Amino acid sequence: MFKPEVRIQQTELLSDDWYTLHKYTFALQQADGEWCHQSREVYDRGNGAVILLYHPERHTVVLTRQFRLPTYLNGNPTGMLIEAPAGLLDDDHPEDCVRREAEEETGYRVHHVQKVFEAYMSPGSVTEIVYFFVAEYLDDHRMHAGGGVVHEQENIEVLELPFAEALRLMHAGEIKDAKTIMLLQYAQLHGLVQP
Ligand SMILES: Nc1nc2c(ncn2[C@@H]2O[C@H](COP(=O)(O)OP(=O)(O)O[C@H]3O[C@H](CO)[C@@H](O)[C@H](O)[C@@H]3O)[C@@H](O)[C@H]2O)c(=O)[nH]1
Ligand SMILES: [Mg+2]
Repeated sequence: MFKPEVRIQQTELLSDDWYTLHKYTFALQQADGEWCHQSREVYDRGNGAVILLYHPERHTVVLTRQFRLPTYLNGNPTGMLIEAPAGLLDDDHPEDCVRREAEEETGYRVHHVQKVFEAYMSPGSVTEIVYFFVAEYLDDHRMHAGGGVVHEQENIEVLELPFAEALRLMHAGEIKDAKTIMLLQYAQLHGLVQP
């Protein structure tokens, strides 16, 4: 398979207010040996991790609901989005991150977590890789009500739904978050939970 030669020629910082947005100017060698010059803006907010919590006997899943401004600005009238618990790694190992986020956001302390895949979620402009996990949850794994970190104004609602209802919401377009759809489809494909 062709492996292009890349030469980064210039890196310009456009914003570093929260995470970083850079503009890269670079040369890319084509398969015919010719060089083509391009520039691309790249947003780097680190990597993330997400987890689907499923109940092996009750056939339910635990999801979150929270306000997401970018969706409000692009076609989501309430801005509220249903998502599997997730967060940014903040230099943590993906598995440590996903345990922390699951507990902060839903109150469930998970025991065995299984990594299922990893994926670039928006490869044309965002560097982020998201690590995907699944884990069983049981009622006595619940430490508190969840809701996220108060000083970060997370204000997260916790939803425990029958798996069949989560699939229905996905097909109806009411679950519209890519990482969540990927995990629900993984669970269905591998028979983790009965719909
Ligand atoms: N002040 C400020 N806070 C921000 C900004 N951007 C994010 N935050 C805050 O930073 C915290 C990040 O929370 P996490 O739980 O670590 O991340 P997440 O936003 O849930 O990210 C997850 O979902 C994303 C969207 O699907 C994924 O991109 C990401 O990888 C991860 O899975 C949240 O409190 C969020 O409001 C910003 O520009 N300014
Ligand atoms: Mg989060």
